[in-house]
Amino acid sequence: MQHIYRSFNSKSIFHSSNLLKERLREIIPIKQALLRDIRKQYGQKEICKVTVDQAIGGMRNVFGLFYDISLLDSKTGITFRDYNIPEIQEYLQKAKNGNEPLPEALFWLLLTGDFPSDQEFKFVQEEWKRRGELDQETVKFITSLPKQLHPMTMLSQSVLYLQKNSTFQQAYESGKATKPQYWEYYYEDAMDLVAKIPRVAALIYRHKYKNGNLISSDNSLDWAANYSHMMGFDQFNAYELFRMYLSIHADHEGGNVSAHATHLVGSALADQYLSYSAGINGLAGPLHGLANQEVLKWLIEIREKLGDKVSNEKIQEYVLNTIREGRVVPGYGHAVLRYTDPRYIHQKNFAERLIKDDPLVELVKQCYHVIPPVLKTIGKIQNPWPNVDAHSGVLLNHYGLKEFEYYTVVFAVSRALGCTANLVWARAFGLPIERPGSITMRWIEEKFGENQSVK
Ligand SMILES: CC(=O)SCCNC(=O)CCNC(=O)[C@H](O)C(C)(C)COP(=O)(O)OP(=O)(O)OC[C@H]1O[C@@H](n2cnc3c(N)ncnc32)[C@H](O)[C@@H]1OP(=O)(O)O
Ligand SMILES: O=C([O-])CC(=O)C(=O)O
Repeated sequence: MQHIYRSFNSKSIFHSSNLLKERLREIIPIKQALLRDIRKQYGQKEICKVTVDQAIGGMRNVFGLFYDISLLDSKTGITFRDYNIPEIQEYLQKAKNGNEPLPEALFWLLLTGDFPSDQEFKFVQEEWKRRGELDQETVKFITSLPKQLHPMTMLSQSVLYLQKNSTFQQAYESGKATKPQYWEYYYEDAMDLVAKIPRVAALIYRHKYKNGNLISSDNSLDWAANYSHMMGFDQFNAYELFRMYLSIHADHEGGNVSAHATHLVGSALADQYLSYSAGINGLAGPLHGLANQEVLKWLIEIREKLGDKVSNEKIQEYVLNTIREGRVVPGYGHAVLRYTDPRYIHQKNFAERLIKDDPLVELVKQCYHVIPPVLKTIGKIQNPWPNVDAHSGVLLNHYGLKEFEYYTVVFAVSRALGCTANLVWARAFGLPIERPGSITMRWIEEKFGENQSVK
């Protein structure tokens, strides 16, 4: 049975102009039937019990979401359609002389469960180039945004502005869209949104930090390298960083705040733009994606306060002080993971391979040895190990992206891949509006107290 989940490798050669949509047309009825079977066979099985503590405590370990494109294991980390990060690095297409997976290939994998052939990979790449340009009104909208806004606020607003292009919204409003076709509109919107998002993000960067000195796209480059180019970073290794970063941050199963927010909003049949914008807003929280800007800020603060050759003891003291001040140590801990995040390890390997003598990279390495033992002494912290955000900022900083307020935008560009791919499947599966129940203190007391009146 395993092969059904991992791969649909019986490829036919399509001469259609839309290889990916054709592939989905092939797979969707098979997966729909599989889901029907699963519901028939296992629909009444219990997954887990929910305690009062879990309902109040952010639903940790409550398995109440169905999300088919990626899965998180607390020990081994993320798998995209059952493939872990070393596997996607090995099997997905890479740039010439490059080592990192290309996001175009990852998107195909997320949507179909297959590794793309070179022809399929090329199809996605060409489609994104074809769909990637922004119209003049959109450019004007973005370059007129007040510069004092946080770049994540600018990104969310820009995505909402792009909603004018939603094929789903237009078809639904005009009464043309029928339920079996919903996924096709979501697919079209996903392809448009993902194609355009690096241009939107690069415009925000150049508008906010570079006096509106915009750089046009270079369509000879792949999607990630072109984003790096439009930001103004044109070294090959900066391209490799963007390829790697945009692949490994793409998805983290369904329960994280950005994926869940997108999925939830989409369940009301809000289109891809409205839904992903909600995901961006969640990602902008400091306990989620904003932690990558917070990490760099915190590391720079350490160097400013303690100098550049800081001892392990001083770092330990700094960590304890951060906690005493009621702050979190950014980049450490996780709601699900209980070991070092494999995305951290992947970035660490990248740095060891390509970066020499960068004091901030060295400090991250030193923190990896020093911080977990200190966090273990706090007692209440479930996971003392670093997460993805502990490493990403110093890499972006190394290749010239110094404006750490912007870092979460790069994360959001990557997360567009997972959030939009999932919504295509949510519509293909015909998933209903999400509406869990909620309870009050009085409800709990009445149900479990001596006078049990709630049944
Ligand atoms: C891409 C990502 O989103 S990865 C996560 C990025 N976020 C960060 O790096 C911020 C720092 N880390 C944290 O705040 C947390 O570890 C989270 C939000 C990631 C996970 O939160 P939880 O699942 O609630 O963690 P956990 O169950 O271990 O929390 C127990 C207690 O330890 C605290 N704690 C957890 N991690 C840390 C940390 N890094 N520094 C200080 N305190 C921490 C929590 O705040 C909580 O305290 P409280 O009981 O007084 O409220
Ligand atoms: O899984 C989570 O809760 C947070 C996270 O690491 C991510 O979304 O990438």
